[in-house]
Amino acid sequence: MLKIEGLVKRYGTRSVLKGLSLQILEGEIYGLLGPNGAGKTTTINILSNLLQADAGTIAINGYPVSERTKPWLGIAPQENLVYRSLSCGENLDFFGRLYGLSGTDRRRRVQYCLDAVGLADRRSTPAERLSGGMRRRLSMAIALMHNPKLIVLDEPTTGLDIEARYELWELIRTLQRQGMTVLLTTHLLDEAERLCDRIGILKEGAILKEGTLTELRTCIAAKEILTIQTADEAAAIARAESLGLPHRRYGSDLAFWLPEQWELKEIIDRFEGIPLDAVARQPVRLEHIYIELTQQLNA
Ligand SMILES: Nc1ncnc2c1ncn2[C@@H]1O[C@H](COP(=O)(O)OP(=O)(O)OP(=O)(O)O)[C@@H](O)[C@H]1O
Repeated sequence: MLKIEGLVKRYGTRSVLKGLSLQILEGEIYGLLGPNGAGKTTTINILSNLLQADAGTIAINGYPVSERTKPWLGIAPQENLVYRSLSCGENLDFFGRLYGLSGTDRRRRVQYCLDAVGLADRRSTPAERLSGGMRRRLSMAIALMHNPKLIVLDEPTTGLDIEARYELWELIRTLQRQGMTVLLTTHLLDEAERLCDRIGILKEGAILKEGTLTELRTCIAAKEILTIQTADEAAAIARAESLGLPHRRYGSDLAFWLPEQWELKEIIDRFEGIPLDAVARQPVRLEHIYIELTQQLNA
């Protein structure tokens, strides 16, 4: 559906994208992850023709980004593109005109898009009176107005509370069920983990790693992560080293990589003599993979 190859972008002498390549398959939700300044928005701006790349190619359905591919792409940018004083219906109608939809098509699409994002009862409400979550949904409705095949969502849930976030995730899944391909950027690792079929981790302008969560898990030689609270961390680390368990810090948590699933009793036996206040096992999460990959590069 979307193929980006060798994308390079410089601002002055500074290279922001350094040969970015990725591929998004039809019908999937693809999450582009990366720290602040990694180049996510720059990539989206090139995709939407707002910026010119210095090198590389982007193709949608095999065609280079151009007027021909414009109808296939809908973009909900980070800064909502809504006109605050216009109602939801008027905003959609306005963007429908920009896309050259006829009066009949516009009326049909306005109703369809309001229904799709759950804003049918807000048709006449000015955008400035919507909650943050509703405004994001209106922004998505705008991106859907011309019935694209691929929708790009730049940080769709940033700044939203958890309820609004759940609603948006459900909306994105519904769009996928209806056949939409989705590219989203996010800083939220749990969002990517729950929502995305495949994930690309961007760092300093290139993809470090790409794949399903299961594929990405193979980057870490651990079956589970063991977190331990103890008054004697040095002793726990020394014991883990003697057992061949790598240790990591996730925030202030002390954690060890388990090569296989250990029962609680096995853990307690192996750490015998060390005062354990709390022990928790958890599956390898995107957070662990992301930290490992991005820190390896810093090393
Ligand atoms: N117009 C510009 N002129 C110069 N530098 C820019 C311009 N736009 C972006 N940059 C720089 O390019 C880098 C990549 O920016 P970009 O917005 O693409 O990153 P991002 O991954 O989307 O970050 P964030 O997660 O914070 O949105 C940043 O260091 C940014 O400061």
